[in-house]
Amino acid sequence: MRDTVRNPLISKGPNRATPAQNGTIAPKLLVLRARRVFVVTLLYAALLSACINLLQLTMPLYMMQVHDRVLNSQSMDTLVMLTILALGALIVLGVLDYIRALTFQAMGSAVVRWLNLPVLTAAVQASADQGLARATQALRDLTELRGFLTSSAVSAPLDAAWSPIFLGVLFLLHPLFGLIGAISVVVLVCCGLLNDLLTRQLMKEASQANIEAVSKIGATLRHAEAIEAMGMLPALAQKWRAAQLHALSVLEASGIRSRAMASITRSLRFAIQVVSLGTGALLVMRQEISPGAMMATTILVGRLLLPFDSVIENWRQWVLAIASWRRVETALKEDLAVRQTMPTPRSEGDLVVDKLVYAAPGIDVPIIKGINFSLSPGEVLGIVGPSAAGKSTLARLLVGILKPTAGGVFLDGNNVYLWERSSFGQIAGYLPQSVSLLEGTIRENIARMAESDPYKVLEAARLADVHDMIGRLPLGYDTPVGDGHLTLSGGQRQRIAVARCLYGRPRLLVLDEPNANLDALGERALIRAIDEARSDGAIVILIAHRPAIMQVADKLLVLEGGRISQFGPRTDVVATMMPGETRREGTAS
Ligand SMILES: Nc1ncnc2c1ncn2[C@@H]1O[C@H](COP(=O)(O)OP(=O)(O)OP(=O)(O)O)[C@@H](O)[C@H]1O
Repeated sequence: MRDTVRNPLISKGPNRATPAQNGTIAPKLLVLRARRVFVVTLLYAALLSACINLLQLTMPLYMMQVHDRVLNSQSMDTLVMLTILALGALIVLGVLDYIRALTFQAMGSAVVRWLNLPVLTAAVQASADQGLARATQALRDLTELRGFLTSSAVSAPLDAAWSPIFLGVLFLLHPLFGLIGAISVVVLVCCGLLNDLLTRQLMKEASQANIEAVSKIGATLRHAEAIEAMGMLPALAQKWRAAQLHALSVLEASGIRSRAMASITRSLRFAIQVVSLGTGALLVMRQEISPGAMMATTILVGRLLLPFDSVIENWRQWVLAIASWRRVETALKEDLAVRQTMPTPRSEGDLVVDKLVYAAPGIDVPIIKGINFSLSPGEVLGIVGPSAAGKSTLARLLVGILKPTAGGVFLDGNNVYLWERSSFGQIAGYLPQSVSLLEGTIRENIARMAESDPYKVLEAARLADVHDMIGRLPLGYDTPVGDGHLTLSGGQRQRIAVARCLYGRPRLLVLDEPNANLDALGERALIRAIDEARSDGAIVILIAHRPAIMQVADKLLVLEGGRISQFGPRTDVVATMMPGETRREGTAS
C-alpha cells in the first residue's frame, strides 16, 4: 500500500487493483493524495521547465555567436564547435521536453487509475442513495482530466513562470530590450487577467448547461418507448433544444470574448516583436549592439511572449479542467455510504429490525417511522400496504442500500448497512421494484456479473424455474440482455432477475413485487422457489400487491404511513383484516 502512495506513477499491471481501487483508502484521503501528487508533479515539471527554458536560449545565442564571431573571424573550427554545442543542447532540450510530457501523461494515468473505481463506487452509491445522476459525470470528468494533462496546455504556465530567464538575457543584451520585455510581460499578464475576468464565469456556465442538457437527454432516452408511443418527441425536442440553445448561447458568448482576447494578444505579441526589432535596428545603427544581438533579441522576445500567448489561448482548457476536478472531488467527498472494509462471514441467524426510522435527505418527515420486528431462518414474511406506505423504502433499508436515520437492521447481529458489500452480496438476494438486467449475457446476469460457476448458474436458473425458458432462446445462457436488447419479455426479464437473486442460495431474500410481470405459471414457479429457499433456511421478505402470492408467507406485515399496523402469523393477520377470507382459506385447506 505504501509503495503505491510513494510512487503513484508506477503502474502495477493492468489487472491488479491498487489499494485505492479495492477500497482500503478512504475517498477523501485519495483526493488529498491526488492533490499532493499533482503538486509534486508540478514541481518536478517546473524544474524540467527551468532546464528547457534555459536550453531554449540555444538558438538566440547560436545565432548571435555565428553572426558576431564566426562571420567576423571566418573561423571554421568555431563554427563547427558552436554547431555541435547547439545541436547537443537542442537534443537535450527535446529529451527533457519529452520527459516533461511523459511526466504529465503518467500523472494523468495515475489519477485515473487511482480514482476511477472510487468514483464509480461513488456514482453507484449516489444513484442508489438519492437517485443522483451527477456522480456519473465525475467518471467523464476523470477522462477529460487525463486528456488535459496530456495536452500542451498544461505546461504553458510553467514556461511562462520561467520568463525571467529570457528577461534577464534581454537586460544583459541591452537595458532597453529588458524594458520592452518587462512592459510586454506586464501587458500580456493584464490581458490574461482580463481574459479570465471576461470568460471564466461564462465558460463554467456553458459547461454546466451542456452537462445538464446531455444528462437530461440521456435520462429521457431510457423512456424511448413511451416517448414514441405517446408522441412526446416534439415537446421533448423543444425542451431539449431550449436547454441546448442556452448552453450554446453562453458558449458562444464566452467563445467570442476569449477569441477576441486571443487575437488581441497575438497581435500584441507580433507588434512587440516588431517594436523590439525596430529598437534593435536603431541600436545597431547607433552601434550600441551588434547585428547578431539584434537578431537574437527578436528570437528571445518571441520565446518570452509565446507561453503567455499560449496560456491565454488555452485558458478555457484550464478553467474546464479545474471544474472537472472540482466535480470529481465533490463526487468523492459526498457523504455517501461508509461501510466496513472487513468482509463479514456468512450468517445463519435471525433478522432483527430495531426501531428503524428513515427520512429522505433534506426531508423532515420520516418515510419509515420506527419499525420493530424479527424473523428467524426459514421464515417468509409478506409485506402489504397501500401505495406510498413505504414498502419499497423498507426493502431498501433491509438490504442496506439506504442508511437508517435511526435504529437499524441486523442479520445475525451484523448491521446490514455497514456490511462490506461483496460479502453481503454473497448472502443476500434483492429484486428491486423496477427490474433491470445489466449489459451482458443471461449467464453473466444470473452470476451477478462475476466469474460464474456454471453449476451455481444452472442451480439458480432451476430454482427460479427459468432453465427451460432460457434453453429455448437462440443463444441460451449466452443471450445478450440489458438496456440495449429487446430479446426478452417483461416476465422473462423478471424471472431471470429472480434467478439472479437466488444465485448462491442467499440467506436473505428481499423481493419487491416479484410477481408484477408474471403470469400464473411464473407465479407458481416463484412460489416454488420461495418454498425451496425457506426449506433451505433462508429468510424471505416479499412485497406484493397481488394477494395470491402471499399464501406462501408464514407472517404478514401491514405497513401504513410508514408504521406497522399489523404483524403476525399470516392466518391471524388475514383474519383481522378480512374475517371471511380466513374461513375460505380454512375450507380450502
Ligand atoms: N428519496 C426519496 N426522497 C423523498 N421521498 C421519497 C424518497 N423515496 C421515497 N419517497 C417517498 O416515500 C413514500 C414511500 O415510497 P415507497 O416507494 O417506499 O412506497 P411503496 O409503499 O413501495 O409504494 P408502492 O406500493 O406504490 O410501490 C412515497 O411517498 C415516496 O414519495
